[in-house]
Amino acid sequence: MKPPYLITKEEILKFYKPVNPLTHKGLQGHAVIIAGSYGKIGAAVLASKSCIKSGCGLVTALIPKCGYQILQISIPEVMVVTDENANFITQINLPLIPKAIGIGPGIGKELGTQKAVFEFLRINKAPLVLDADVLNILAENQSWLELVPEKTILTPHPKELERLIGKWDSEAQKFQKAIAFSEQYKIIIVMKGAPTFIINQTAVCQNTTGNAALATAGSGDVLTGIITSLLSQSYEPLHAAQLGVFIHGLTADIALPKTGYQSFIASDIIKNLGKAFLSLEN
Ligand SMILES: NC(=O)C1=CN([C@@H]2O[C@H](COP(=O)(O)OP(=O)(O)OC[C@H]3O[C@@H](n4cnc5c(N)ncnc54)[C@H](O)[C@@H]3O)[C@@H](O)[C@H]2O)[C@@H](O)CC1
Ligand SMILES: Nc1ncnc2c1ncn2[C@@H]1O[C@H](COP(=O)(O)OP(=O)(O)O)[C@@H](O)[C@H]1O
Ligand SMILES: [Mg+2]
Repeated sequence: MKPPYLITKEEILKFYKPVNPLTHKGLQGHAVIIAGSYGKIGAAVLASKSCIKSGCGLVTALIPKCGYQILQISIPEVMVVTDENANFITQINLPLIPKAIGIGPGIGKELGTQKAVFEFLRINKAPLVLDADVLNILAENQSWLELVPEKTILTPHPKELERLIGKWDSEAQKFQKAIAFSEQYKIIIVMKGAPTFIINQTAVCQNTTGNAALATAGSGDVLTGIITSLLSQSYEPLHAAQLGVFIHGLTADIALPKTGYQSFIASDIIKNLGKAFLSLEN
C-alpha cells in the first residue's frame, strides 16, 4: 500500500468551489435523503438538516409515514415524501430526478426495506452515498453490490466495514481488504474512525480534522448529509468525500473549546457547519 496522503486545508482548497454570487437554488443541486424508521426518525432529521446546511439548493427526504410531522416541524426548509408504510421504508419512488442521493441512516433491515433497496439499486441512475443499514443490507446480500454504480461513496464505521469485508487480523490486513473491495466494485470507501481514511481503489488518504467529541450518536448520519449535499453540487465523488470528512471534523475542532468533549452532540456538528465552511474562505 502506498503511504496515505493527508487531507489538509491546502489540499481541499485545490478543488473547493466558493458559491457563485449569481447562483440560484435550481443550480445548487437537489439532494435526496432516504432515511429513518420508527424510533430513528432522528437519523433522517440529522442527515437532511446537515444536507441543506452544506450548500445544496433543495433537499427532499423520503421517510416512512410516521416521520412526516417530525421532519416538517424540525426542518421546514426540507421537502418530504412519505412511504405508504407507517414505520419503515417499503418503496423508493421519487417524484423528481435528484443530483445525488444519500441512503441508509436509520432505515433498519426489515424485509420490505431490503426489497425496496434492491429495486432502487436496479433502477437508480443518480450518484450515491451509502451509509448505515443500507451497508448492513448489502453485507447480507453481497450479490447486490454489482448494482452499485462506480464511484459510489460508502461510509462504514468499523463494525459496518467488518460486515462488508469480513474480519481482519491487523491494521495492514484491514487496509488490504478495503482496497481489494474498493477495486472490485470501483467504489470509494470512507473508513470512518479516529482518524477517518478514504480508500479510492489503491489510493488512500487520511483526514486531519476531528476529535473524540464526534463519538456521539448521529455524527455519522450528519456526515452522510454533508457528503450527499456536496455530491449534489457537482463535486467529483472523491472530492465530495474528502471535503465532507474534512468539514465534518472541523466542526468538532471549532466547537470543542465551548462544548468540551462530553456535551458535544451531533446537532453541534450542524450548528458549526457555517464556521467550518467560512474557515476555508480566509
Ligand atoms: N437518532 C437516531 O435516529 C440515530 C440513529 N442511528 C441509526 O441507528 C442504526 C444503527 O446504527 P449503529 O451504528 O448504532 O449500530 P451498529 O450495530 O451498526 O454499530 C454498533 C456497533 O459498532 C461498533 N462500533 C461503532 N463505531 C465503532 C468504532 N469507531 N470502533 C469500533 N467499533 C465501533 C459498536 O461498538 C457497536 O458494536 C443506523 O441506521 C444508524 O444510522 C444512529 O446513528 C444513532 C442515532
Ligand atoms: N474518537 C473519534 N475521533 C474522531 N472522530 C470520531 C471519533 N469517534 C467517532 N468519530 C467520527 O464520528 C462519526 C461516527 O459515525 P457513526 O458511527 O456512523 O455514527 P452514527 O451511526 O451514530 O451516526 C464518524 O465520522 C467517525 O469518524
Ligand atoms: Mg452510522
